Amino acid sequence: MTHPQLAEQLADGIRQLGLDLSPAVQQQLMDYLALLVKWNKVHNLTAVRDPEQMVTHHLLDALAVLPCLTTTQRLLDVGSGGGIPGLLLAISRPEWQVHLVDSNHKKTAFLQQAAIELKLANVTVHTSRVEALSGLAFDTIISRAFSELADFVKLAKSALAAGGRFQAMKGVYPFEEIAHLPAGFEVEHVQPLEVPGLGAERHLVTLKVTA
Ligand SMILES: C[S@@+](CC[C@H](N)C(=O)[O-])C[C@H]1O[C@@H](n2cnc3c(N)ncnc32)[C@H](O)[C@@H]1O
Repeated sequence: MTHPQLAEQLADGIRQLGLDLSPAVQQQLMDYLALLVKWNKVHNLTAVRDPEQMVTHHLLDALAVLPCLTTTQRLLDVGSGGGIPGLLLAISRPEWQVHLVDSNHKKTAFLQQAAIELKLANVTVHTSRVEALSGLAFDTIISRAFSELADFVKLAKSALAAGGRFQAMKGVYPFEEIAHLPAGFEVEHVQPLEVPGLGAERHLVTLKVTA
């Protein structure tokens, strides 16, 4: 696919998701895609190599959660890897403060460079294990492909502001993971998501702390 075809694929997907993203934001999303393709050749940020698949599996997959996010201010993406979903959410919502944490230096070098090249003033990158972050509080903590729900909430709990929510991006409805949640956490909602062109199940699990 050529660059204009990829841009059209992205724009189509954004329309199907019912999102209103300006041409400038859509251009930034395409610039992110170009950076991901370039860095992936050297740093193995994602097993997805085909740019057309990156649009569905990474860009649209991340954008699909936008209408369901509980945050209005401060969001943390745990195990952000190549910036999914955090960088894409930061591009789409410049008014939010988005923090990305990953323990892998190569991944955070990419995230830092992408934030600079895309001129994202609302992004902060942490090279750290999430459980070692201190002195920070977020109203939403999100993750994709990070861990089982139980580990996600246990490891990230200290970074959640009072009244905040965890949101975990999952494939099929995660019955077993929900059954294994530790005491003190509760599922508030499980939202099925339709990602244009993906042809696979997606769910966004929202959890809260009860004790
Ligand atoms: C499978 S990747 C997922 C990346 C991205 N969220 C995605 O969906 O493409 C998981 C990431 O979590 C990071 N990670 C693993 N344990 C971590 C921890 N305790 N704290 C922060 N990051 C961690 C890894 O370095 C890796 O980049």
